[in-house]
Amino acid sequence: MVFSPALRSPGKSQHQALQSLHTPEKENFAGSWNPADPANLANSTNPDLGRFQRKCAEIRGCLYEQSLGDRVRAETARSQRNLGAFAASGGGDAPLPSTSTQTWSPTFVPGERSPLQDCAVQSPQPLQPLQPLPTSPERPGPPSPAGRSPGRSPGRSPDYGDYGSPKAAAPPAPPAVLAALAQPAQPKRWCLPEFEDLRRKMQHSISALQKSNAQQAEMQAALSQALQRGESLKEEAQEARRSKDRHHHKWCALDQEREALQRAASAAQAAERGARGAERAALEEAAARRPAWRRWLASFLDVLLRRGTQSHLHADVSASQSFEERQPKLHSTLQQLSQSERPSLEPGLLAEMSELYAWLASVMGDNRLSVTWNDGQEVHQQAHDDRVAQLERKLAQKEIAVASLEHEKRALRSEVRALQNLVQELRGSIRVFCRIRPPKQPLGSGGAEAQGSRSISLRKPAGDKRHDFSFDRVFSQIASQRDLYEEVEPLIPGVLQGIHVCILAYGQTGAGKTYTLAGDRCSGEPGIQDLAIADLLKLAFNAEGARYDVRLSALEIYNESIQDLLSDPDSGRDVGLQGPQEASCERLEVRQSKDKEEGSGSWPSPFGSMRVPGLKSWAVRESSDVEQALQRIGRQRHVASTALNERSSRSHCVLSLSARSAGADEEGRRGPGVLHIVDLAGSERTKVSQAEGVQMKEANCINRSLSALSDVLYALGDSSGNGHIPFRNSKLTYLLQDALGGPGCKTFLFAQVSPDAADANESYSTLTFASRVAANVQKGRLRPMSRGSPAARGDRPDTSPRLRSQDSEPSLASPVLRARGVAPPLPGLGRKPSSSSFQAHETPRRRAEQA
Ligand SMILES: Nc1ncnc2c1ncn2[C@@H]1O[C@H](COP(=O)(O)OP(=O)(O)OP(=O)(O)O)[C@@H](O)[C@H]1O
Repeated sequence: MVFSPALRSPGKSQHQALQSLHTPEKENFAGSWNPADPANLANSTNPDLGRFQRKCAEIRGCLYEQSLGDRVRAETARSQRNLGAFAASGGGDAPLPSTSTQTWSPTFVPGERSPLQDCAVQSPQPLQPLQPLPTSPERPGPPSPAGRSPGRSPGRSPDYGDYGSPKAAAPPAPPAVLAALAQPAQPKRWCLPEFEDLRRKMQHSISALQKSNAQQAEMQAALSQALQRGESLKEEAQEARRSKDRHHHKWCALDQEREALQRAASAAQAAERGARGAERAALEEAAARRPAWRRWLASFLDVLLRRGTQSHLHADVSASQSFEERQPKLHSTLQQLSQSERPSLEPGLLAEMSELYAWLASVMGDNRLSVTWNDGQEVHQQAHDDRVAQLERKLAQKEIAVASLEHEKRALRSEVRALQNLVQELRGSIRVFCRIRPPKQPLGSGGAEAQGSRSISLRKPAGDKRHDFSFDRVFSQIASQRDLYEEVEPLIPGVLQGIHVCILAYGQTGAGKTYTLAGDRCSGEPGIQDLAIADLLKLAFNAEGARYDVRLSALEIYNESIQDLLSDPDSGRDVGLQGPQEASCERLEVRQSKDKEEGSGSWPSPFGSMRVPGLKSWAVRESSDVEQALQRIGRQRHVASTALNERSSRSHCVLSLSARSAGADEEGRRGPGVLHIVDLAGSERTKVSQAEGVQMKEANCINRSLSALSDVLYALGDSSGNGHIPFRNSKLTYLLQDALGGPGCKTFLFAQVSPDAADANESYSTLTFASRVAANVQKGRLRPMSRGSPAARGDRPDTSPRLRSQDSEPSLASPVLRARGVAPPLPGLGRKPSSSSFQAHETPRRRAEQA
């Protein structure tokens, strides 16, 4: 029988190996699991552990048999020694049987017949009987069928020494066992195949056990964490329970307190009800004892008492003052009560008031009733003060509201102005209207006729075809002056903001130009000029905030010479400065403005970049000032009677009203806004007007200058911007070039026509001219700077105050334009005329002609 050296050494190493094998398991299940206990084996839920248990049982059996083998070998050696001694003593020569051929049965138990006994039978001498194995802790006996050795306590395996004891000291770690089991070399030669197989199984079991140990360690760790968590949860639950108990106690206390309060409130209500009931009963009793009106007085006194106790000022009437002194106040109190309290005061009771007073005085005088009165005077004073304070508060609120509304109104007004300017700007720089004057003779076939508000048709006599013209607006013969002014009115406030507005009346002689602009003084019909000036003055001098200086100047261009219409006709002797003139009429020149010529403090020229040295201007503030100026203008203007017009204007009249803010200093001032009102002389055919001599010359000058005006307006309306603008072709266009073509200027052209068929040819030429201007004007934006303009031609840079101010400041509508995505007016759009100037022609004196 051959054993593995490791396992063959019966003592310490195998025992330690066993201990190390079982120690982790023992440690993991300390106190709760005994591997030797079949019940534990059966109850174990770990299949690896079960397998391990079974293997361990097998190993235990093997080790037991190994120990038996050791003992057998010892017995064999002793028998051999006995046989040797026997042979040496001559007992025989028979050879000893080889022990290597013997087989070892693991099921060998004491008491059975052993192979050694068989060997002993073959030997000549009987073998020594086999000694029974001592039972000791180091050398365990064979396992009993129940797995326990006799004499040991249940649950403790006799085969494993300390294995079954959970309190045994920890044996060496499993690697020692593995090292001991892994000694390979020699076993192959003499190890039993079953043992080898057993060893492999044992190694497999050990590794499974290690794996299981690791899993169980993890489970143990998780279990310990779960236990800790459970502990903490348990503590939290206990804390919550304690908190709940505390809240419950608090709630119970509050509930008790609430119940107590409810009881107190109900008791107070009951007491109040009782008191009220007693009071009502007393009143009812008192009322039952008195007549009806006295019943009412009782309730009145009740109310009075209640009110008196609520006031902070009291006076005991019965003690300190006589009741008669209080009668008027009592009366007023009764009146108030009759309006507010129920039952209402009956008229009959009021009539019996004196009787009431007397009764009340007697009651109070007998000290049967003591009433506490408010001090009426102080109460009234206080009420009065309260009322005054309340009214003052209301007044302050109203004033604030009014101020804010006024501020809003100003903002809205400025916005409206900006929008009006925007509308005007979008409508175009030049707006052309047509007005038909009333017929001089009954209308026949032919002539001009309004077709709606924007069209006019003209049919020449003798079956000529109908000509249609369109304008911004057409005013029929029944249109009033106000209707015309409505078109101009929105731009009048813009004059105070610095824009230039030019109103032109164009048409044949006698078509109503002067009537449209100046009105009819005989009939008291105001013209556009009167209405515009009146509005401008109102805005300039009645408006809150800024104050303005307004000046009026007027000139006429008669036969291409400029004359001041506001000069004093009698004292006009300041001739030396102005050059040649006729009598009081000064002959003036048009020059280009220069900075050095415009000294500080001088009034800027109303013509922007152009100026007329010596032209007088009147400061106007009221309509009477204007009236005086207009009368002088009317007296001095060239007028003559022609075949077509009894009072025909023989010159172009330019009336200019300039307005500038008075508050700003010289640096802060911008150029004045100007309103030009230009009454053009009427175009006429000399053949029709039968002009001769001077009138012929006048008519030629008029027609030439009107033709020049037409050329300028056509050129300004040229959309290509390539045309030359012939401002210099006439004094009128040269003087008004800024008003006609300057940036931001607004021009209104009223084309006056006669409805008469006899004037159809003149009307046709007027309408053709006006419609051409209207058609050529670029609507919706400012005119671009044409190449023909002085600025585009690269003439001397314009330094006029107006153009400078407009270059440096955006136009009035610019913010609004920007807000609406419209490009603001281009800066530097002003015309820059050359430095040349016209010399006014010498003309015969008008006054002599008038005379
Ligand atoms: N719309 C009108 N309503 C009433 N009367 C008018 C109207 N238009 C013109 N008249 C009258 O016609 C006459 C001629 O008018 P007005 O002098 O204004 O013409 P004009 O165009 O200025 O002529 P000229 O160019 O010769 O000065 C005047 O008596 C005037 O009262």
